[in-house]
Amino acid sequence: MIQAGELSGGYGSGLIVRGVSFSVKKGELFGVLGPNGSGKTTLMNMISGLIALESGTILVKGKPIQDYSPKELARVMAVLPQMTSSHFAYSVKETVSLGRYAHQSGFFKSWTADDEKVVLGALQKTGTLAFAYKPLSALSGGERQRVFLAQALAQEPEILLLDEPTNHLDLSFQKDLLDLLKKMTADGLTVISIFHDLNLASLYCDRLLLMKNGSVHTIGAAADIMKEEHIHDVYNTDVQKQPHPEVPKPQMSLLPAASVENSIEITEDMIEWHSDYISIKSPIQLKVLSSGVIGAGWGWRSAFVNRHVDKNYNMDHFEKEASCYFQEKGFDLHETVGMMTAVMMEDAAYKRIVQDDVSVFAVATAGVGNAVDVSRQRKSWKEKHKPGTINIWVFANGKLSEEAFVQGLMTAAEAKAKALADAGVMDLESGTIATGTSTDSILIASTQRGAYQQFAGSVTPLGIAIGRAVYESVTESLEKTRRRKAP
Ligand SMILES: Nc1ncnc2c1ncn2[C@@H]1O[C@H](COP(=O)(O)OP(=O)(O)OP(=O)(O)O)[C@@H](O)[C@H]1O
Repeated sequence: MIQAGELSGGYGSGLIVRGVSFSVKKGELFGVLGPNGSGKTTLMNMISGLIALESGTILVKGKPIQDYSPKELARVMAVLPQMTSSHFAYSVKETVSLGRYAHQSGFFKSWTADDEKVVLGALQKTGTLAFAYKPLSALSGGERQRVFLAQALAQEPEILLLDEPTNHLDLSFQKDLLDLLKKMTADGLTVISIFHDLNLASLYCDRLLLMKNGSVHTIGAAADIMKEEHIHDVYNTDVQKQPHPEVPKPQMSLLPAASVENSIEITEDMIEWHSDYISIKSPIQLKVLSSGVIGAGWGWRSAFVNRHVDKNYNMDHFEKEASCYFQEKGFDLHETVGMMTAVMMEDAAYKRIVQDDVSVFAVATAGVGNAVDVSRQRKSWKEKHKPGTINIWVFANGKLSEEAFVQGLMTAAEAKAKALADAGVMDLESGTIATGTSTDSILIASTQRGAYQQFAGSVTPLGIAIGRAVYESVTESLEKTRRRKAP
């Protein structure tokens, strides 16, 4: 639909855009990104024919842009207008109607039924129909932005050029506008749009052009552009990449300048003992990966609760019941990881291990009534089990990579399995040594302060500390339960 070859140009004698080449296919949503002053608007002005090219070519539907008359080009390409004081005199509908100019012919231009239909459709699509007869001066910035989009749509273009279309729009209208553009590109509209918001661009655009100093830095799909090194190189800012929680599009988080922070350790002094639960309240929020009944997955949490429940606890609506319980005890569910066990709280055991530049504090409750050898085939997971659960908390004082979190889970699981093997815990169904129970839960929580720990495999300092702290706390909890139950 558009092919740009070696575009160079600018204002007066200075070159702003240098040697930019790209092509945009029909129906693509193509995003242009880059820091302030990198030449995005200048490039768009060249594509729309507003600025003459110093050198290079722009083909619009295969024809050089300079071979189009202004009216011909306006029937193919629309540009989102910028607000000027002259707009204040018009009503919303009049403003949108200006978009029909390129479709009217003859000396005495007449307003047709088709013009009316297209204008009303554009007002409808952009949610501006409700204030069609209001003067533009009486609208908010976001409402005006939508009116200008309606004007561009009334032009019925094949190509739409947008300069930061979500500017001034609130969260819900940003989404509505981009959803609308996405739908229109699916119907064949081609959109080239400047974005400042990397995450929105990544979510919605088919391909992105990242500009630096008037030139192309990278062109490609979001996954090719949204790399920490590219963004750092172009914006000179540290960012961290994460997956979007629901769609496979990368997202970037800004990293605020680090402040000097004292290192903090979670220790046994912080455990609060109650007959029906134990808890730890951290003075800072910890980065956590957990499988708790409450607070599962990744999060920043400051409260950790392990609750004793009766061995006949009805598991049908356990999430709701557990939420009520933790709230009644004064825990904020957004800040809390909650686990449950039939083990008596007095059987909880803990161990602190310091290894090189990292320390780990593990807390475990180990009930093994439904111990399972994970390598054996089971008749049915629904079969009746005696209650039992091994709940493991691992607190690390260090700055852990996500890799270290995941390896830490693995190392902790190995340590748990070894503790069960050494204690001779059996899977009663298979008659073999058990590796865990069917309802075990775990969390790794890190202060994200102190020494950086990239790995937590079994021979790294963090892995050694996790392995030993988990092994010893599980072993001791098993022993405590065994002693208490011994006749
Ligand atoms: N009308 C103009 N006359 C002269 N120089 C200009 C003009 N408009 C922009 N420039 C210069 O061209 C360079 C690129 O500006 P441009 O507006 O294309 O950048 P941009 O990437 O769109 O920036 P922003 O993100 O801030 O909107 C800047 O250094 C700017 O000062």
